[in-house]
Amino acid sequence: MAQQKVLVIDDEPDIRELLEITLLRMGLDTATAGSVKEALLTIQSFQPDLCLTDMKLPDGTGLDIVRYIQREYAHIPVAVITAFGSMESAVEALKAGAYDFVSKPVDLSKLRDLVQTALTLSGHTENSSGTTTKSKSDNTQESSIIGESEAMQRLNATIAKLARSQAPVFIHGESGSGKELVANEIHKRSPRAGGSFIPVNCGAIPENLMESEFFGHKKGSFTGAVEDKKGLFQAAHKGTLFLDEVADLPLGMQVKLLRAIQEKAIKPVGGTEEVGVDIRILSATHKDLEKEVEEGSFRQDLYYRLNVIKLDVPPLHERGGDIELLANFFLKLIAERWALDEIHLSPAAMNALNQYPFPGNVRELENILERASTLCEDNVIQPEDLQLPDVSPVVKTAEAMQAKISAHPAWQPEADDEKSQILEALEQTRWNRTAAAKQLGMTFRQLRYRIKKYELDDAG
Ligand SMILES: Nc1ncnc2c1ncn2[C@@H]1O[C@H](COP(=O)(O)OP(=O)(O)OP(=O)(O)O)[C@@H](O)[C@H]1O
Repeated sequence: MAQQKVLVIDDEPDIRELLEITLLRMGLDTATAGSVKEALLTIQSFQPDLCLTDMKLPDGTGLDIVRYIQREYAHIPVAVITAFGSMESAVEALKAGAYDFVSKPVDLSKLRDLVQTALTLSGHTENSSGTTTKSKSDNTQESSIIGESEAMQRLNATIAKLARSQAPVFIHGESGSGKELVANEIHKRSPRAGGSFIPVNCGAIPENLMESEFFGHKKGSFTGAVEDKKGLFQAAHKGTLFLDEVADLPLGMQVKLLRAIQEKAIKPVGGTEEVGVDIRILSATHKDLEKEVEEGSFRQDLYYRLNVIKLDVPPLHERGGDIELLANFFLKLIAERWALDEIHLSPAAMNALNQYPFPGNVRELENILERASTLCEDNVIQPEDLQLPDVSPVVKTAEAMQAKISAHPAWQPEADDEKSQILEALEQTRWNRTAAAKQLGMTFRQLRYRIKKYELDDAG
């Protein structure tokens, strides 16, 4: 396999030399340029696999290079080197399509991480022994996101593009619309696919444990810290950290998170040393984060940092024919899960689903079908098996609709029923609460609350 090529663009000869030496030691071929003009010519002749550019150049900026590459050579990742503390220009470069950034003074180990990850975009990296390894990411793989509507085709195309960048993505969409699935898909298609995807429900971690959960702790740093423990940031090293329900982060934690993101380093509770972490951050909430910023419950600087690229996941009722595709997909899954014969929807039931607005989105569709599968006869679901709440056109907002649906008897089992359903789900999943919550169609937090409420803790 040919040596991979990196073009270094900087007008300071010392920095050019330092970067060149670092890259040569990694077994890479390099070329350098000292201006925008020289860079554009060298890109054509050298055909690099990666560009590293300073932001300030004598005849323009690094952004000119990013934009040129986006236009002419979109397959080449370009990373920018920004002045110390200049987050604005880093964010601007990411928005323009830069792959990632490093700030000055350049931390060489962070730079090596960046280069390694970026080069996997070209499908292979050269390791220290000179052999090549195939990238674990695969941008041509089938998407696990079901949907052929225009809105979903657009979403899938955007995901493929975003997977190639390191930019933080803020995913916005109604509850149950598939935000976590989208985040996971970005990870799976990215050069980080070989690392872990770590989803975190920010609303479910008790405030006093949050710092230790995120950053880990040292033995003896507080009562109960009987040994060193790594946090979620370290678990996501070389992978992706997905901050779900990010609006639920307390303000104190927001400051610490911002710092960790900017420094690409964390300090475990009770520790003295900073530990570098190489992670990509994706975040999501169904809340209006801009409103939270206006109201002062979410820090503007963190919002700005997380929301470099915003991705909207459309609500299910805007996805045309996808309801049928999804329904058939879930019915197959349900039959497999419960070892049942194939289950079908009668035309009238399909019609009823197509008319229904799905305020709880895809998760609600899955729940409705699970329930209907237990109620139906001869493996054919009829409209009455769906038990669709009567949602009048007057109830327009998702929240009002959700309130109405929550009041529907099918969504409000008697306490005893609920308790036994929960117990059953817990037993079926061998007390895996995450899986049980999923099966029950509730959040982990809701399940934990109910386990407490019904004093089921001791039953497992
Ligand atoms: N397009 C889709 N194709 C297949 N499955 C989907 C799709 N969208 C959502 N799902 C499934 O629906 C369920 C809910 O999706 P997910 O948890 O990603 O939603 P969410 O928007 O993150 O929800 P919340 O706001 O409650 O965190 C999951 O089981 C997910 O796998």
